Amino acid sequence: MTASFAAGHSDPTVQPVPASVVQQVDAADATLHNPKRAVLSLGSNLGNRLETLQGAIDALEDTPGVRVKAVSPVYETEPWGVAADSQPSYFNAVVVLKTTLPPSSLLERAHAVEEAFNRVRDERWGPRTLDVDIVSYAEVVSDDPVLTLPHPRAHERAFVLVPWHDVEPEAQLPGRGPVAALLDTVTRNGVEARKDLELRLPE
Ligand SMILES: Nc1ncnc2c1ncn2[C@@H]1O[C@H](COP(=O)(O)OP(=O)(O)OP(=O)(O)O)[C@@H](O)[C@H]1O
Ligand SMILES: Nc1nc2c(c(=O)[nH]1)N=C(CO)CN2
Repeated sequence: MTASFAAGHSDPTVQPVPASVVQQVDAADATLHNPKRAVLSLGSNLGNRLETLQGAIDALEDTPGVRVKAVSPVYETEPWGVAADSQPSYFNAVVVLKTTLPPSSLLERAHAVEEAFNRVRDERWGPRTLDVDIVSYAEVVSDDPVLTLPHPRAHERAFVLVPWHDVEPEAQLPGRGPVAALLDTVTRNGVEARKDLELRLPE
């Protein structure tokens, strides 16, 4: 877009577009032409876990500006961060997206998808029908508590690293290094492949 309001423009109802607005519109256009790669972690330990994960993948694909490029195998995992046997086991998976949404809009959409599956937020790391975390967004590194990138605990979670490595063996976690190397620093105990189950890449 270019500002084309030369002096002497014949239509007095047309106002010049401020340069700052032109810049914002140009930036939005550039994003649209330059989709970013984002990695999301999906988890569920209440209700029909597989159906919920598939529903979340389909809802993400239905989002304007989001394309699901890869879906990992399903893992059944012991709840991380809470007392043993205090919660049902999780199903976890990782999806790789291409998106023209900025990180803040992707987080909003992730929350909307969680809510669509009746996610209730009461206790930290409490059981949930659906958890959608943004593991990484392009190379962005940010310590903003509203959206920390990469996810501040992704590097220590086998339930994220194992499925991510399955779909992107060469993946790097920005600021932390190769996922393959991070996998050597965590235990895979309690992270079991459910080879009998499958999540579909949306058509
Ligand atoms: N990378 C991120 N992905 C998702 N949420 C994030 C991220 N960084 C910060 N947040 C913030 O964390 C808040 C709490 O998120 P949520 O309830 O999903 O946490 P949790 O899943 O219980 O725990 P954890 O953050 O350890 O996965 C969200 O409201 C969100 O603003
Ligand atoms: N196994 C497992 N444990 C968790 C998970 C999860 O998705 N899987 N999510 C949590 C909060 O994000 C806390 N603990």
